[in-house]
Amino acid sequence: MIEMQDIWKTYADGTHALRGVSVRIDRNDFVYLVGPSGAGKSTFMKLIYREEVPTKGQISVNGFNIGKLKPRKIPYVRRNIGVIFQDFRLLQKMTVFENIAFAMEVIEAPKKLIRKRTMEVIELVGLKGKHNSLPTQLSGGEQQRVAIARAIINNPSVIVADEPTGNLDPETSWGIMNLLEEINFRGATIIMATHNREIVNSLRKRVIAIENGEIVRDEARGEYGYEI
Ligand SMILES: Nc1ncnc2c1ncn2[C@@H]1O[C@H](COP(=O)(O)OP(=O)(O)OP(=O)(O)O)[C@@H](O)[C@H]1O
Repeated sequence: MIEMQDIWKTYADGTHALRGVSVRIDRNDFVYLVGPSGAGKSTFMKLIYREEVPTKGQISVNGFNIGKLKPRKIPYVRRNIGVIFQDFRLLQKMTVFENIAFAMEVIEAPKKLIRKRTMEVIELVGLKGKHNSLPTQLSGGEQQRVAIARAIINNPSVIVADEPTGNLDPETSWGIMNLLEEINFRGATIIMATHNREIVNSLRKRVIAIENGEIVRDEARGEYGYEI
């Protein structure tokens, strides 16, 4: 469960990215975060995976007060959160297998388990047979599948996805959405920032709209609600 109580985020240059956000996201929710460019969506997500800390207010993820986390506890909490970006962020000189396995190596899992689990998630994301490919040998959709496999390999309870279909064509985007739905079905909470009206209006989920750093709408099975 994720809970924000009166969260404010002011960046060093004085920009108020979030202004008094309070929200509760339950286990296994699927949330679309919508709103104009610069509204504060990425900041909202960065606070969840602790890339940023709030200027004011409390945020808890799975019972941890993550704004006030002791540095030695950060890796432990992060392990429980998978992050997916618009631009994939794969290591270009590593194979598909290595990119994915890396996330388990950093937590020092046993080699045999790493191999087994890596092959398992490669199959789950639909990339069977591609484990020795380099990112440059893959399509955008395939690269995003690698990024998703990397995000889920340690079985996180929360997946944060910042415009995961932003660089993909419509058909490929639907494939990625099916995969995120499957991951949600298997128990993960998903928070996805998106500008994709068609996806939001077709695959109905909870919609949280942020404008100018504030939540202006929060609806179960909501609509995208913007013209562009
Ligand atoms: N590191 C930073 N330093 C200063 N200002 C920042 C920083 N990061 C973001 N901002 C500002 O905070 C506000 C919110 O940005 P944020 O990236 O959260 O918006 P967003 O809703 O994700 O936008 P987009 O849809 O374009 O990705 C914007 O005004 C942005 O310029």
